[in-house]
Amino acid sequence: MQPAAEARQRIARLSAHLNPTNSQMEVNTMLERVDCRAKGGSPGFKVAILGAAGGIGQPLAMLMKMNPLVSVLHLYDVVNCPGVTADISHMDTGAVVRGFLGQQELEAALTGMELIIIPAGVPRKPGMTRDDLFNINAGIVKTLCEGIAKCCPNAIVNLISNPVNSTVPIAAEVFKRAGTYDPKKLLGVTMLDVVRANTFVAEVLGLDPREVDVPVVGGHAGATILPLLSQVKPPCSFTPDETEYLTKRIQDGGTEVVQAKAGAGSATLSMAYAAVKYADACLRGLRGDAGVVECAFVASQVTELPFFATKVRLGRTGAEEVYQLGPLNEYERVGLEKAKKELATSIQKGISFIKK
Ligand SMILES: NC(=O)C1=CN([C@@H]2O[C@H](COP(=O)(O)OP(=O)(O)OC[C@H]3O[C@@H](n4cnc5c(N)ncnc54)[C@H](O)[C@@H]3O)[C@@H](O)[C@H]2O)C=CC1
Ligand SMILES: O=C([O-])CC(=O)C(=O)O
Repeated sequence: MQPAAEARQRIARLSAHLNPTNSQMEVNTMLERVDCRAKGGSPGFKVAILGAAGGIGQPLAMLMKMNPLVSVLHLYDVVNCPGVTADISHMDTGAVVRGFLGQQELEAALTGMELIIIPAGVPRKPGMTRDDLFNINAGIVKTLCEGIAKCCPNAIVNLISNPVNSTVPIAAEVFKRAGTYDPKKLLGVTMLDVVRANTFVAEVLGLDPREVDVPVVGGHAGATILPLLSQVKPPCSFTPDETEYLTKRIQDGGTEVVQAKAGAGSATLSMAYAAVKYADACLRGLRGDAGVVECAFVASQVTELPFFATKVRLGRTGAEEVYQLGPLNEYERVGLEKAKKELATSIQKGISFIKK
């Protein structure tokens, strides 16, 4: 018997042992993986990038094509997607790449996907805040999330488009309206704040950034970005000047890049790196790896706000555990109050955009 046919039979026999509430979905996913492998694709997950031809999207697509956990990679954009897809598809890695161009191909891009990464939308120019992007990006995120609710309601969503503090509440409202909202599956990507914090703290400590772990909580804009320098691993201490310098530099990291690019956009390469680091953690969680913990902006009961970024444990169903803040020092307690005030407004703005 052909290996694929045999694998199909084995999965059919296994289905009797699966959790009855999930069984059909799990069997279908397994069967799709077998078919993909039979066609020459690698075993792994199906991932779509929406906004794949952009500054973040292109290097993100390249890095996801290199990720051994990805079997199928769908690239969607409203412009330039065929070129990016042809280019990426020549890489001799396992993932099968397909391109989708324009709204009429959105449903095909999304159907069957298990992880959706969204870097679609306009970036900042010098002098702008992330909130200045709201008017354009809110509508883009709404449309894309309506497609997700319809075509792949069980997928994990990694939302990158700014302002994240408002786009995540927008996505939640769209999914609620569609009756598909699962708070564990909607993750605002704040990984770049952690990546920057690890880098800048390592510089001050004279360490390799790969050895440093800085929790960054709150949200993803200015004062809402709150690095918890009292909880850095390996344990260390900072002078008040160092704390002030590091906190400001981490909070203003995005603006530092926007100014250096002088009108040509915002962080793309470090963001693609951070997005892949985060997506890889999500896929390891989906695979069932234990102890996968990263920060993200999620539905939360850690504070009185409905969304907040903290460390979360990623598992087979998404953000399975949202961790508490842990002990804060006085500097961080003051920062937290400031962050919460700004966050409350941004979250409400996102919710009102859908409820209006
Ligand atoms: N969460 C984070 O840490 C970060 C978020 N960002 C945000 O990511 C977003 C993208 O940034 P860049 O890639 O630099 O911008 P970009 O302008 O280079 O690329 C955006 C892409 O989105 C596409 N797009 C626009 N409307 C779309 C739609 N309706 N459907 C699908 N694709 C659509 C565009 O055609 C373009 O290819 C911005 O909102 C930016 O502020 C950027 C850096 C860090
Ligand atoms: O600053 C921006 O506009 C892009 C962004 O979110 C970041 O680099 O953190």
